[in-house]
Amino acid sequence: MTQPKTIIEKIWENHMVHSEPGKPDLLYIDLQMVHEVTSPQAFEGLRLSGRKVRRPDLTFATMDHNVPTENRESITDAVAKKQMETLSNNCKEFGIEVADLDSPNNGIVHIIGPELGLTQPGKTIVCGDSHTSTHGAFGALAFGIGTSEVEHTLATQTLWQSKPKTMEVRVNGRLSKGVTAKDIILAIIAKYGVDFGTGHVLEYTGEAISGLTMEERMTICNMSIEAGARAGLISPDQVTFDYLEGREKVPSGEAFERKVEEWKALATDEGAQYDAVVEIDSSEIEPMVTWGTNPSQGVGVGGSVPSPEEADSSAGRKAIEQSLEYMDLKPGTKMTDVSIQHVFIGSCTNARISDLREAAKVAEGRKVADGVRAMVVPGSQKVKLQAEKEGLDKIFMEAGFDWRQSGCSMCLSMNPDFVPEGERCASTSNRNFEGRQGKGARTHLVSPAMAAAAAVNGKFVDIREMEEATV
Ligand SMILES: CC(C)[C@@](O)(CC(=O)O)C(=O)O
Ligand code: SF4
Repeated sequence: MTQPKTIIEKIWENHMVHSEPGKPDLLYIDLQMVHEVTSPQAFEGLRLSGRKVRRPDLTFATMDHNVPTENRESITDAVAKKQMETLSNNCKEFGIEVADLDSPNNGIVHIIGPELGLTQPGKTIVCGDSHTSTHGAFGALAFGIGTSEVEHTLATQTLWQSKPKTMEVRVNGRLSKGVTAKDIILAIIAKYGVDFGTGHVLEYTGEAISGLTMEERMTICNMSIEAGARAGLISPDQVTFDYLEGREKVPSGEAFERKVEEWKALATDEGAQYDAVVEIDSSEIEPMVTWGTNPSQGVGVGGSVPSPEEADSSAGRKAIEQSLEYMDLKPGTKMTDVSIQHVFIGSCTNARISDLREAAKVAEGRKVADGVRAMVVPGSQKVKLQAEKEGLDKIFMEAGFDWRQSGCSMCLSMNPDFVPEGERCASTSNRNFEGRQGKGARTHLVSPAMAAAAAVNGKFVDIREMEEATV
């Protein structure tokens, strides 16, 4: 009887090209996703060493960080224009498929991989982007890499990696009304901190996780990096296979059935041991709002801004003081007394069709509050099209939201969408670092429902009291 194994061990072993005691292993990489920000130097490195891309068919590119979310036809920003032209030229020169601005497949890299079915269980997937962990929702081992590793993977389709430890993150029980996948991951990081996953690949398990849709699982895996983890994944199941069936890059018919049998064998074995285990009970999770400048500085919407005195170390006290100063918040302020001037519904964390439906349910028949600028940015052109088919764009526009083209947008200020200095934004993205959404911008990370509720109230509200809140 072979030793029971976790999915992480199974994928690692299936991809081991070379291994020597005391050295990193050489892993085979099944898919590299590429975007315009972290790829120019890698392609330049290939050119200088006279190398080709070893497997262009296992490489897929998109443009997302710099793209404007309106008037895409005329890009005014010279840097953005250059980044995108460079990616187009590199993809042409090296024979790589690219979803450029004219492509119906264009969108944020971690939205289109799953959407196209490029992301599949058991694959090793890399991208020059720390939110590559998103793809782990499908039971893939997906992680962010640096520019030199992007180049190494392009040239050899392999990567040297030191074997990570494994950690089970068990989410017990069932979610209560108004609590979403975004609240689960924000609550886990608030409870265990931004570095509890360091050196580990996380596997999310438990009744609450297996009850989630694929989009909700992607929201959770997306933020594994904000817990310090190398990657985060969920064992594939029927929900996974149903999502993938019929997608453009997924085999069909008998080949699909054979794949499903392969994928079923990947799930973590009964009795497999992890190096570490943490857990959270769903009943302790509330709709979350961050008050600080890292994703762990969050609290239930029924709570208040903490005092530095609540920290159990001087470093902790200092961290809270610094965050409160940047965020201009006073200890003891109720989260429902915090008003906002901007709302951003978007990013690779929460801009899939289910996220937009969740937000539209709250926005329908209501109006964006005076003094609030609210924006909805679909994660891909396909999501935008689907939302328009369902009339979600009309709901948002009638409520006074801006309805935009897809892109990373206000998640980070690398394009025309940013938050002015000193102003607050309820944001469905994954990072609330100082200056992330613009110089002096104050970011509060929330779920799409909470963001829409903040837009129509001009401040955070306890969405559990809204009849639209779903269980
Ligand atoms: C900065 C940008 C390229 C990035 O996508 C990079 C990353 O996630 O590694 C981000 O969201 O911080
Ligand atoms: S949406 Fe934000 S977090 Fe995601 S890849 Fe783009 S910039 Fe990075």
